[in-house]
Amino acid sequence: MDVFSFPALAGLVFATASLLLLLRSRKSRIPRIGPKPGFLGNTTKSYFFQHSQEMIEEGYAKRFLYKDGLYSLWTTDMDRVVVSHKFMKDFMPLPRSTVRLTASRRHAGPYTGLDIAEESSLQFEVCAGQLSQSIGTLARPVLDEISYCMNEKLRTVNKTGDSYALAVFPLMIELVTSGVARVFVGPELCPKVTSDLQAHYRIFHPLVAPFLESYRSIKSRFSLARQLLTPLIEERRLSNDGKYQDMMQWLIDSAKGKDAETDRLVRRMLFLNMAAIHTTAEVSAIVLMELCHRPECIVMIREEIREATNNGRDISLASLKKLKKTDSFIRESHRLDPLGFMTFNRHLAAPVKLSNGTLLPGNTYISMAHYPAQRDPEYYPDPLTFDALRFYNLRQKEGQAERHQFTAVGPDVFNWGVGKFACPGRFWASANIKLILVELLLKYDLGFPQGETKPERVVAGEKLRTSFTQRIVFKPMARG
Ligand code: HEM
Repeated sequence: MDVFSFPALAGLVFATASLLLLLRSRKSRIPRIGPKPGFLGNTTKSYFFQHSQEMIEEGYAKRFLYKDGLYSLWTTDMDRVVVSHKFMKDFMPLPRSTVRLTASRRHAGPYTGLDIAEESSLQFEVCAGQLSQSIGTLARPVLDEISYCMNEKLRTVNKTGDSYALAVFPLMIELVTSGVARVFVGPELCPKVTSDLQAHYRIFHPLVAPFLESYRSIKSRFSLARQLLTPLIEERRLSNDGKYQDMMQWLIDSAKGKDAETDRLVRRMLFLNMAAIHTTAEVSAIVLMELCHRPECIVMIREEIREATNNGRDISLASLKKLKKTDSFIRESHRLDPLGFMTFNRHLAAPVKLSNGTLLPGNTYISMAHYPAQRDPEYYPDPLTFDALRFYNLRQKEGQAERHQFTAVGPDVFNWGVGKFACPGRFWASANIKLILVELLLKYDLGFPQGETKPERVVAGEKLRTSFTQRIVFKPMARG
């Protein structure tokens, strides 16, 4: 009874209020770039959406002034603390339950179903485990799928002279999809729902969503996915005789408790499609455009592929590993042209004390601005020059052969996120991009249509968008 007495209650309220004020004042001591958060939140019409690049570059330039590289930024979907890479080590000992994914917030989770990723780490475990261990087995069948898909595609396109002109990004979506996932839900839909919703303030999302074409479409695709996948899941559960080696089977095998419910498996599969397809397709499209921009590199990489794969006949983990110049080219392209400005987009479920003494309160959203760091001469000599063999040459040094690969993560490499929280699908993504290059470079000459060149990428909030319409000309080569 005592604990509910008035003085005790007043004391408790006072203590809680003081603690909250203390936490707030500590957080508010973090400097800010750009406007303060407004009451309603933010949309794609915001200052940030148009000026993200300059704001992030300003934050990076001031990193020595700003509390060792900490600043607040009001982004399209939330207010965040941008944390310099030197603090990444402070997060490494923390569990995933403290440093959480942000799918519900950043990818409109309740409307896209992507919040499933925050329920458990199943998607992480399956990608880091079974998928990464199966690259050798998957490589040949996936290349065959890519090849089939490309041939079918060309049958539907009019030839101009002896070549075909195709929009590269949609083509990459088709090739990646055909190879990886036997997809049931178009990967383009989740980002579409998110961006349609981001045009409105968050509090209006429940009202706006039912009227969005993209949301109605995703809902009907969800039910289609359920209809298609449910019998498959039931059947696989009954006959678990090891004959299937794919994501669906790995999810079924690894899921425990609630994760094993059919509906959750379907949603997890959709999250994986989203995480895998759009990203890999976009990076592949950027790499292909970079190659068209540098025809001398096409010759060099084609030569390497011919040699390493015995002209496409030996497709294995070992032959893919030999593609060191190709790997270096992909990594250099991704260093200068990443998919966005920030990575390690996480939500802190509990307070985290950084090594400089700053306390980030629980419920803080954080990010790491890797874009400016990857163009910093401190880490990359002559950083703005595209050096196709930058990483290949580094690997030639004594004891460095296994380092500097496209899939590397490390104290100053953040393309894939950070340390133990980094993308678990990166080994597959790297193999997939190389398989696409094997198919295209061994069979076609590539280039931009006459008079066209590599398009500029467009800043869209925290993302850098690639052209959806830029075409590449494919000219079939005589097979040698
Ligand atoms: C070039 C293509 C790709 C890029 C650039 C990329 C990038 C990333 C990044 C930066 C993260 C970390 C996000 C964060 O910490 O906030 C991430 C997470 C993730 N990626 Fe990838 N990714 C790619 C391809 C793939 C593929 C092919 C798969 C699966 C087959 C995949 C599965 C995942 C999953 C499951 C997560 C969430 C990890 C978790 O649960 O913590 N990704 N990806």
